Amino acid sequence: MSDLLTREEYEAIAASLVLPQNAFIDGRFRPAMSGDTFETTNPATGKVLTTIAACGPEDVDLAVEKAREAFEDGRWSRLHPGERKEVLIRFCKLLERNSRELAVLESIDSGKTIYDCETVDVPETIHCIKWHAELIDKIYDQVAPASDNHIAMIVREPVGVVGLVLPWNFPLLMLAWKIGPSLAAGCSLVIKPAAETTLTALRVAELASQAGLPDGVLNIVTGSGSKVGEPLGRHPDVDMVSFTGSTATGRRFLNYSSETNLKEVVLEMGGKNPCIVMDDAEDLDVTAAHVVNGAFWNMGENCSAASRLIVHKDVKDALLERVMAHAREWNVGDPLDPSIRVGALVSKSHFDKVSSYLEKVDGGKVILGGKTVEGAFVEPTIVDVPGNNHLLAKEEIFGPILTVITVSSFEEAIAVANDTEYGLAASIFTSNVKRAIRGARALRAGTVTVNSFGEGDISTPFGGYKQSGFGGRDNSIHAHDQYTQLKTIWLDLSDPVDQTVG
Ligand SMILES: NC(=O)C1=CN([C@@H]2O[C@H](COP(=O)(O)OP(=O)(O)OC[C@H]3O[C@@H](n4cnc5c(N)ncnc54)[C@H](OP(=O)(O)O)[C@@H]3O)[C@@H](O)[C@H]2O)C=CC1
Ligand SMILES: CCCCCC/C=C/C(=O)O
Repeated sequence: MSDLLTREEYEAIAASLVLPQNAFIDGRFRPAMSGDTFETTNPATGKVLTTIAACGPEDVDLAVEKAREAFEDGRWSRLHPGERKEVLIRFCKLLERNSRELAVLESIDSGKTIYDCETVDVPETIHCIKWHAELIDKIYDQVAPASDNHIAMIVREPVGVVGLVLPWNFPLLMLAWKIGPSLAAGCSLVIKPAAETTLTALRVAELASQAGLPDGVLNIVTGSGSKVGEPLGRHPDVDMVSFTGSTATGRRFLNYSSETNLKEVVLEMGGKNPCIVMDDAEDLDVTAAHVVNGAFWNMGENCSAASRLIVHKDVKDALLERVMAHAREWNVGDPLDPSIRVGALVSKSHFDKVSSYLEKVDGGKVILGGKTVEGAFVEPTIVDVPGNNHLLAKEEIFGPILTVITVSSFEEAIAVANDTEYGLAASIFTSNVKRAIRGARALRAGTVTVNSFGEGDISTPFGGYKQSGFGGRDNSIHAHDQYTQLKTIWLDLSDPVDQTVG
């Protein structure tokens, strides 16, 4: 990563950007067939950035048709693995060359801090696509131990035309988590970015095309969930959908599939992730720094945010003192100022949703923050609640609000942690190795971190238990399972004479 610039320099870049406005289908930008558009705003300033094509079912049909053509003629799906890899590596080089522009675009479109865009979102996006590109010519098929007279080959084939439906909280990174493995597998894609955060996906599509990705392989249909997301989910010629977003919308994708062509559906959804701090936690100051990072990073707009702090009564006061000290360092303000750690919430409507929870503290006590700033920002807020049944401990707020629940034993901590419909991530802080392992085993979550809060790595699978998701995992070699299907090919080796005899 190159050095950070000043706020004024970032503002100058933002002012110079040429913003994409149209859907990207079959290798070129196109307006919606209806001619409709919608406005996209910078959530930090409330100013309109540009208008974008508001596509509808007819645009989805065209994108799927072009994706199908590309898939069937093999221009990507049957390209030599080495050539596919070369195109994706070239694509990564172009992303690198344009990384600063992408970081600024991501920040003004989503309210994320430029600091995070420069240090996490953009570099991790490139790293993810490169990682999957490198994998393309390193995955082998298998031969089954079937019989002496046969060879039974188990081969992986790309699923076909896939729909990728994206959330607004990590627009670039979630795009990368899905296009990395699906392009590597040889699929053709129809992507629906979240309406609030469409700009970087369009720019990425343009760069992929410049890198040599054949037309029709990566299509972006811009617009709303009802006019684009639903037709994509219901489309009879889409083979699978990979979705990241809310549990309510994920549930809809299952219905779309069951009511149409039974397309495969992979869901990565919400979380209300517990962070347990036991009375024997090793270093309360380091623990507190992890708690704060887990709760407030990305404004808490993170499905794996550590939003429930479950703390043993004997260390509660000492821990909270340190948590508050660290949280005070997370300053709120202009996302283009590189010293800022907490930017704007993604939209006015999401700001309204998050700030409404500040009015629902009943019975709980706000021990830090609790205020909104300029109708777009929410201060890092900590609320001590009487128990896990409190509304703030139950619902996914998706904002910088941490709830604190007090427990008296390890068993109680695990029970409270698991008392949720979600199961995406969890963490436990203890110096007792047996407790750590017993806890990690007992916590019903797709990722458990011990003595740290971490999002994992491109090399480790990411996904949920319970209502946080199912059907597959993002990241790691397991992500390829989403976008490939297994075929068994039998080859009979027996002599024709033997065959007639037997
Ligand atoms: N797990 C995660 O990472 C995320 C969780 N969330 C949770 O969801 C809450 C609501 O956020 P929201 O933006 O509404 O999330 P959604 O789940 O509604 O949005 C995710 C994606 O699904 C699309 N979509 C929305 N409605 C439909 C539909 N009926 N059919 C097909 N596609 C649809 C959205 O389009 P469009 O944007 O155009 O509406 C977007 O591209 C958040 O407050 C948070 O709690 C939100 C984002 C990410
Ligand atoms: C560098 C890793 C960032 C991981 C963010 C994971 C969030 C996923 C989601 O909210 O869907």
